[in-house]
Amino acid sequence: MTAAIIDGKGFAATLRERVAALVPAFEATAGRKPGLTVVIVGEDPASQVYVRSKGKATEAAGMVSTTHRLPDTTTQDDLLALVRQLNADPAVDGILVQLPLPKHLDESEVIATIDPDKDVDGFHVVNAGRLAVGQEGFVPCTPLGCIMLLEDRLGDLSGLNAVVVGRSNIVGKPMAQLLLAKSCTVTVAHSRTKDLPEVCRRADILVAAVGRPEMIKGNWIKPGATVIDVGINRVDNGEGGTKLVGDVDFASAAEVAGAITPVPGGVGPMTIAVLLRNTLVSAYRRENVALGKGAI
Ligand SMILES: Nc1nc(=O)c2c([nH]1)NC[C@@H]1CN(c3ccc(C(=O)N[C@@H](CCC(=O)O)C(=O)O)cc3)C=[N+]21
Ligand SMILES: [Mg+2]
Repeated sequence: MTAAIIDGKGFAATLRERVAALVPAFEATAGRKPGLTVVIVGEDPASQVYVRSKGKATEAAGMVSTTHRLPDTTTQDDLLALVRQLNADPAVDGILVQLPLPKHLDESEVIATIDPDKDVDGFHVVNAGRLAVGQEGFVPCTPLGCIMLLEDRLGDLSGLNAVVVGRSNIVGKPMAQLLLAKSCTVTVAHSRTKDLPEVCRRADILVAAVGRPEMIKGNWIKPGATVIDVGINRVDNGEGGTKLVGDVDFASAAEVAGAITPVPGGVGPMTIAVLLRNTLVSAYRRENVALGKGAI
């Protein structure tokens, strides 16, 4: 078998267009555009690139993008004061504090200070709790993007065996909650799981979010399974440069899987598109503008 390639990049472009198409109706009612504010602390080059592409995508969707670039010397109190100021600013619908923060700053306290109703990353414990009990809130962008790709590919997910490899608060745990909400039978595997290949071979849906380059091999995959690779690992390309690879060994997996997301061009672009989607949804909710169920 040769797997179908799931075109996350193309799907994300369509989602961004659908978001953009819903901006004018909001603007006509609310008298302003939806606004996303990103806070970045320090000079990490990869984070800088990512924040710039987020800003461009936000503007391309017709929304207001604001970026606060703070120096490495920023104190916890300075950062919390900025978050509180953004919480109080009615023009700000979404607040994203780029992670990881420099080591001297306390990430969990910063996230806890964000207004949960502006937490478009879905990282606040209130949003994690809402997801766990099935209340409306914000779902982390990467797992929500994965669900969109899965439903586009498979339709109804109910009754399928889903295995999530990785248990991070940002991807693995919310991914498991979302799959459960779609009535999958969910297994969360991790670094201590006994016989991980055997557990993976039970999966109709295999989500790899471990952060280990090319760890999951083709012979760990059930023939015909749908494989979602959340990993983004920069590794040596053997020619003095670097390349991006996922957590799945793409070449061997593509011989067995029914469908698979590539890296790059799979899950990564969905993360940004869902961030715009969450910001739009936040704006509609905060201004009490009606957004039909399933509109986005
Ligand atoms: N508060 C916060 N929220 C985040 O959502 C967040 C964060 N902090 N910190 C960093 C990570 C990383 N992240 C990515 C999003 C898109 C791509 C992406 O679009 N990747 C492309 C290509 C990337 C490339 O070529 O370098 C792809 O996979 O095809 C990658 C990484 C969001 N993050
Ligand atoms: Mg783990």
